[in-house]
Amino acid sequence: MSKKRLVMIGNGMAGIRTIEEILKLGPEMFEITIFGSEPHPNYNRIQLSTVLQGDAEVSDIILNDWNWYEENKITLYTGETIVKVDTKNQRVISNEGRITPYDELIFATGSSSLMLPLPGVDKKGVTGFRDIQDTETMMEAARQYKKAVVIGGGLLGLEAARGLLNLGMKVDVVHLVGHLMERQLDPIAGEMLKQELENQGMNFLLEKKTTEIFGDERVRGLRFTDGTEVEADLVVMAIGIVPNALLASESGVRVNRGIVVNDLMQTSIPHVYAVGECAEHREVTYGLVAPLYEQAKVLAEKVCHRKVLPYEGSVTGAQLKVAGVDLFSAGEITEDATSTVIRFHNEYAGVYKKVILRDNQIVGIVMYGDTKESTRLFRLMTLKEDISNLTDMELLQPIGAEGTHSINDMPDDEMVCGCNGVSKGDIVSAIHEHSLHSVEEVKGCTNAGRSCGRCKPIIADILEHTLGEEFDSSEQKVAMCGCTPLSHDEVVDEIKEKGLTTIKETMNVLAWQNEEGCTKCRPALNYYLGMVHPEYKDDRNSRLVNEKMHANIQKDGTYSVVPRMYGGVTTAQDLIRIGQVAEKYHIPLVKMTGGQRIALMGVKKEDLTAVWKELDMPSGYAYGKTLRTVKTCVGSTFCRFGTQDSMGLGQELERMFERLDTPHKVKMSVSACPRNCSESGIKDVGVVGIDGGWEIYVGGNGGTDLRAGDLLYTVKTKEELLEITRAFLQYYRETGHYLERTSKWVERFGLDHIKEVLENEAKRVELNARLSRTLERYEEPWSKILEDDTAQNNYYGKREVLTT
Ligand SMILES: Cc1cc2nc3c(=O)[nH]c(=O)nc-3n(C[C@H](O)[C@H](O)[C@H](O)COP(=O)(O)OP(=O)(O)OC[C@H]3O[C@@H](n4cnc5c(N)ncnc54)[C@H](O)[C@@H]3O)c2cc1C
Ligand SMILES: NC(=O)c1ccc[n+]([C@@H]2O[C@H](COP(=O)([O-])OP(=O)(O)OC[C@H]3O[C@@H](n4cnc5c(N)ncnc54)[C@H](O)[C@@H]3O)[C@@H](O)[C@H]2O)c1
Ligand code: SF4
Ligand code: FES
Repeated sequence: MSKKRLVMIGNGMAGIRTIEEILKLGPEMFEITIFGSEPHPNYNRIQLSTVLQGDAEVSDIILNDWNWYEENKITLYTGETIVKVDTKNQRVISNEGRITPYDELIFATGSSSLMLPLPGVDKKGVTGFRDIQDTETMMEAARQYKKAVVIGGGLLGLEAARGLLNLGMKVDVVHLVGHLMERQLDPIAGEMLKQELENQGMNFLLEKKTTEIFGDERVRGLRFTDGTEVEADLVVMAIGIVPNALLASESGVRVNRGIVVNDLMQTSIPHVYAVGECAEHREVTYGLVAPLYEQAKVLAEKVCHRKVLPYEGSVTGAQLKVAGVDLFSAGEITEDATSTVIRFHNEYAGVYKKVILRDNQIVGIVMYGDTKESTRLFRLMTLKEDISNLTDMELLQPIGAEGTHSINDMPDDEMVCGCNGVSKGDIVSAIHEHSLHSVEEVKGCTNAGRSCGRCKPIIADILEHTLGEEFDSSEQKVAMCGCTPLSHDEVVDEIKEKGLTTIKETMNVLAWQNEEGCTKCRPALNYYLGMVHPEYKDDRNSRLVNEKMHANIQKDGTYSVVPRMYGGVTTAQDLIRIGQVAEKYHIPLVKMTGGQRIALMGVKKEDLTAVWKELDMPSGYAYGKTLRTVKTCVGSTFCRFGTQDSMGLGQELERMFERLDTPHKVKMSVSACPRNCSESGIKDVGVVGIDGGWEIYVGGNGGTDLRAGDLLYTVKTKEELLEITRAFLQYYRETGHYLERTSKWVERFGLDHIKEVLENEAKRVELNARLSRTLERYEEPWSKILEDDTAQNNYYGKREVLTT
C-alpha cells in the first residue's frame, strides 16, 4: 500500500511535536513534507529569551537538527513560504512556485508579533520579538546603540527588557496600564515585580499610550498621548501576538481569531487540520507550549486513526524567565463577589501568595517571591479538587516553614514538567524501564525539561530519590540559581582561588547575570564567604528573613521567640522570668518544642526587642542555619540506667557550637545509654553512652525525609568525642551545599569517605583548627541588637510587616 502524503505548513514547536507523535504511532504511514518560512530547522522559541540574555547560543536551542529530518525521511523546505492552498485539488503552492499535493494537510503556522499601526512603525530599529531574526536584530542594535524602549510590560516585553539590559543597553518599558503583567498578576504582585525589576535597572513608564514613533531613517524616540516623549535607538514591540490565519481564511477554511478547530483538531474543510498558536479551539487561542503539545498528541492520534481522547481545552500557568524573579500565575487573578480568597503577604520578605476559591475549588493562583507550592496548588486547580478539608495553612505554606512537599510526598500524577505534560509517575517509570541515570537521558526519553527547562532541578531530585546510591549527582551540574551558570562547588572553588571576600566582588568577578543576585544566591554566597574567611563581615541583609530578624515569622505575621536552654536544662528563675514576660506582653501561646526548649509564640514585631531585653537570655537560634539544640536525657545524674553524664556533655556541646553557621540547621542529641531516650538515632549528630565510652551517629533526620543516623565511631573519652564531632561539623561546613542537611550530605559523600577524612590525623587537626578560628567570630545577636539603635529602627521599629 502506498503511503499517504502528509503536508505541514509551519516548521515550529507545535507542528514538529505533532510530527514526532505521528512518527511514534505510525512511522511508515506517511510521506511527510514540511514547509517553513524561517531558514532554520525546528528550534526552541521559548529559549530565545535565554539567547538574548546571553545564556545560550542559537546553536544550543535547536530541537530537531537537519539530520533528524533526514533520518525520518521528511522532505523539508526551509526559507519557503506557502502562499496558496487549493483545498479542492488538495495541493499547496509556495512562494517559489513549488506545487505539492497532499492527502492530509496541517496548518501549524503559529503567530506573529502584534505591531501597533503607528506612524513610524516601519522605521529601522523597530522590531517584534518572535524569532531568531528579531533576536539577532536586537543583539546587533545593542552592539551599536545605547538606549532601548520596550512597548508592553507582559511576559515577552519583560524578558526582552532583561535581555537588553544584559547586553548593556539602558531600557525603558512602556506599559499601557497601571501595573505590570496585568493579565497574570494583580496590582500587589505587579508592584512587587516592578520593584524587583527596577532594582535590576529597568525603568518603567506606566499608563502611557504611544501615538508615534519618530526619527529619520532610524527610530529616535516615541511620543505619547500626553505629549511627552522618550528617546530610543531601538524599539521592541511586545504587546501580544496574532495567529497566522490569513492563508487559511483565503483558502476557504473557517477562521475567527485563529483557524477554528473542533476537539479533534479538524478545521471546517475535510483532511485539513490546525495545531498550535494558529488554532482556535472553543474560542480560545493559546500562547504557551503546554496546551499546544496536548493538541499535538490529539492530532497525531486522529491522523494515525488511533483511539483519540478529544482535546477539551487547557488550564495554563505562567512564569517569567527573568533571574531574580520567582512568580507563578494561573486562572483568575482577581476575586469577585462569587469567590473567596486566601492571601499571605509579607512585604518585608517580598513574598505574596493568593489563592482564589469558588465552590470549594481553586480557580486562581497568584504567587510572587516563593512559588514552591505552585505545582501542588496548580494540580489541585486543574483536577478541580474539593479543598474544603484543607486548612489555610495546608493550602499556603508561610515562608520559613519547612517544605512539606518532598519527592516522597509527591503523588505520581503530579505534573513535573508543565510544558510537556510529564508527571512524576511518567519520569519514575521511564527511569526504571529505560535505566535512565541523568537529566539529559530523562529529557530524551520523556520530553520533560525540553522546553523552558525550569523543571530540571526537580527531575534531578526524582532521579536521586529513585536511584539512591546509583545516582551520580556529579554528572548533573545544577547551577546555583538563575543568576549564574556555576554550581555551588564551582562558586566555592572560585571564592577560594580568586580570594573573593564580599558578595558584590564575587558577583562582579564571576560575571553574575543579575547584578543584585536573588533570594537563592545571596544567602548562599553570604554563607560560603563566611565559611571560607573566618574574618568575613556577615551581610545581614543577605540572610533569609527569619535569620535577618533573629526570630521566626509566623503565619499571622507575629514572631516566635525561643531562648537558649543549654542541653534542655533550665532553672526556676528563668522559668519565672519567661512566665512574667509572657504575661506582660500578652503572649498567646507558650509551647514546649520538640528540641526541649520553651517557645513564646505570637510575639508582635514591635515587642520583640523588649521581650528579648526582659528575658535576658541568649537567642536559641530556632530560626537559624546553625546548631539548633542539643537534646539530652537525664543520664547518670538521675537515671538508674545511665552510664554517662548526658546532660553535662549536651550542655558542653551546645556551648561549643552555638551560633556556628552551617549549610543547614543542625540538631544534636545525647542519650546516656542505648535506650536512647533523647532520640540520638535521628539527629545530625547523635551521641549514645555505652559502658566505657560513647557511640557517635551522624546524618540522621527525623523530618519529612526520615533517615536513621550512621554509626561514625565508638570512642572512649569525651576528648576524642569532641575532636571527632568538631572535625565532622567543620568538614560538613566546608563541603556541604548551602541548604543541604547532613542526611543528604552524608549520602552524597558516603560514610566511608567521611571516615577516611576524619581518620587522617593531619586533616582532623586542620579541620579542628579552622573551626576554632571560625568560632571566635560569633557574638550573641539579641544583646547586640539591643545595643544598636539603627538596627532596632531598621528591622523592628519603622517597617511594617504585613500579613493579611
Ligand atoms: C521570546 C519568547 C519566549 C517564550 N517563552 C515561552 C515560555 O516560557 N513558555 C511557553 O510555554 N511559551 C513561551 N513562548 C511561546 C512559545 O514559543 C509558542 O507558544 C510556540 O513556539 C508556538 O508554537 P507554534 O508551532 O504554534 O508556532 P511557531 O513556533 O511560531 O511556529 C510557526 C512556524 O510557522 C512558520 N510559518 C508561518 N506561516 C507560514 C507559511 N505560510 N509557510 C511556511 N511557514 C510558515 C513560521 O515562520 C514559524 O516558523 C515564548 C515565545 C517567545 C517568542
Ligand atoms: N515566560 C513565558 O511563558 C513567556 C515568555 C514570553 C512570551 N510568552 C508568550 O508569548 C506571547 C506574547 O507575549 P506578550 O507579553 O507580548 O503578550 P501578552 O498579551 O501577555 O502581554 C502584552 C502586554 O502588552 C501590554 N500592551 C498592549 N498594548 C500596549 C500598548 N499600546 N502600549 C503598551 N503596552 C501595551 C498589555 O497590557 C499586556 O500586558 C504570549 O502568548 C505569551 O504567553 C510567554
Ligand atoms: S537514655 Fe538511658 S540513661 Fe538516658 S534517660 Fe533513657 S534510660 Fe536513662
Ligand atoms: S516545565 Fe518547561 S520544560 Fe519542563
